[in-house]
Amino acid sequence: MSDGYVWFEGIPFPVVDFTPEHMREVQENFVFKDEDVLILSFPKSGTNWLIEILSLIYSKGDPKWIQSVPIWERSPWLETMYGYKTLKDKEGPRFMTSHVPIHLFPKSLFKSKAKVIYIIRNPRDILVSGYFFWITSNFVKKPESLEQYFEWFIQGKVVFGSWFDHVRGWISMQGKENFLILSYEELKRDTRSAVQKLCQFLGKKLEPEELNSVLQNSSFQAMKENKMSNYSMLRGWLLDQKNGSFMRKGISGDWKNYFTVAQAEVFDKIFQEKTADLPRELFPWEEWSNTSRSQR
Ligand SMILES: Nc1ncnc2c1ncn2[C@@H]1O[C@H](COP(=O)(O)O)[C@@H](OP(=O)(O)O)[C@H]1O
Ligand SMILES: CCc1ccc(OS(=O)(=O)O)cc1
Repeated sequence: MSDGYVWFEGIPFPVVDFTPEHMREVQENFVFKDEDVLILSFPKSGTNWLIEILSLIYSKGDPKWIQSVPIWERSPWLETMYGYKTLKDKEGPRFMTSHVPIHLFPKSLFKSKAKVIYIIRNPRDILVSGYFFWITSNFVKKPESLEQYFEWFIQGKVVFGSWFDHVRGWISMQGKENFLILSYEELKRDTRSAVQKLCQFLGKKLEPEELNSVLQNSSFQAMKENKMSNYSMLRGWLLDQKNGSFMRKGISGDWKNYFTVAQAEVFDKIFQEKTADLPRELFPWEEWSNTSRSQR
């Protein structure tokens, strides 16, 4: 009987559109091409915001594509059966998205020049965002309370496993020419500069009015109102009919409204222990925002 996850190599995956056999097939047989663009993240890091921005950069700010094609078709989720089928034989440059940890990822990526963007976010905000999303979705185990989800998260017993392991794994690619790390927080703080950085990485040049259109059409409000991007089409199937919204708040630091002082302290301790040997610039939110509730 399912315990609310599909398990593959000790990592929990969603129960819809995933099987261990399929995961193995993707890992062993998916072939990356040099012209591919891959978005990687731990779930709830701002993945879909980045997909929207990339869609707009490639259409030079023209919103036609984002307003007519669902976001999951523009950048399919590689590890799902649907995404894999869509991507496998697709001609030309492909966009794709994945949450898979590095050690389970298709090996062909590491021999290709595909452009890879890893979006990282304060895990405290990921935890809160995930809690509110999973309680209104029907494809992963639902937590009964934020307290319970907090425990699952720090133990790595959530979809795609431990945030700490995910980050540690993927940032080992840092320094490679085809690998960019972008934080949700820098995207939020100065979206224009972050989009310019993305354009440079992707080798794309936008005219000023095209850039303005990218910014306007990928704003939180624009995405919330775009039914091709706000996941409202999946209500009644993968998501509850009425409750919850994929486009929830779209802010940094919301965790402060939910963590108790004790939880904030526990999280700080674990964060420091588990990231002590990693470069601090990977975690800009730690400096920018009065990270710890207890220090405020
Ligand atoms: N245009 C945008 N601007 C800011 N945040 C956005 C955004 N689009 C999506 N998000 C936020 O990104 C999170 C979802 O991430 P993902 O796409 O990886 O699942 C949600 O966070 P919150 O739940 O904190 O609001 C969502 O609101
Ligand atoms: C309902 C399908 C869906 C939508 C958004 C998701 O977000 S994330 O990819 O996990 O960040 C996941 C599944």
